[in-house]
Amino acid sequence: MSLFHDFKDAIGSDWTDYTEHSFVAQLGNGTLPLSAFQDYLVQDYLFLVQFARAYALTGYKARTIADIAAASSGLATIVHETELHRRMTERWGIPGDELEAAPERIATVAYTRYVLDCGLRGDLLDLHVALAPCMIGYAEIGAALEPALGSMIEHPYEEWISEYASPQYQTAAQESIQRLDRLAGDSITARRFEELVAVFRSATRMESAFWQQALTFVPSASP
Ligand SMILES: Cc1ncc(CO)c(N)n1
Repeated sequence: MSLFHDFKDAIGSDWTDYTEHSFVAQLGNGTLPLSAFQDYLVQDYLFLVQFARAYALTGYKARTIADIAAASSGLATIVHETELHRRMTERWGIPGDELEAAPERIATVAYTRYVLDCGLRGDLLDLHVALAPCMIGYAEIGAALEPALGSMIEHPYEEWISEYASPQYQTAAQESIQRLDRLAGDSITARRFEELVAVFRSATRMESAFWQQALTFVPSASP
């Protein structure tokens, strides 16, 4: 077992509320309204800008070259991910400057600044625990949704699902799982474990809130 699996067990249905959220189910079966997906993807771009800062912070919090190298590859994964967002929003006619200038909605601000604060006040392990639901959860979701691509001729969300199901993304997530164990060392106290579970649970619940934000989004009426 890994620390990641211990965290997952510890938070019970909070994990599946995130990975099997109705947004995810609709994304998988292709019924998600495009307007909800578009709202999500714009917010997710803004999310990734802040997440890139959080990965940069892992470099600052590192004490070894190995951890600095890991920060650098984590950052590269995020930057690569933003290319998907750029490509898709461009296709929808949203120019880059409009994307950058889009207002951050509440769940976006809450989640990203929470993660940054975990990193600022804690150590590298706290920060990686706050980041874990993100990369590892999306890899789990990508792998779970991938079979749906074979069952539909033209899946509307193929590009998104393929990105997170890709071997590169799956490998990055496996590395995150191993990194948590390496950073925790041979043993952590029960008290420290509970502290980390609290961070993992909060971040996971904010992932669910992020899906929910897009589902409850009501497009403003055109002027
Ligand atoms: C909200 C959110 N969580 C995780 C990921 C994966 O990087 C993402 N792009 N967006």
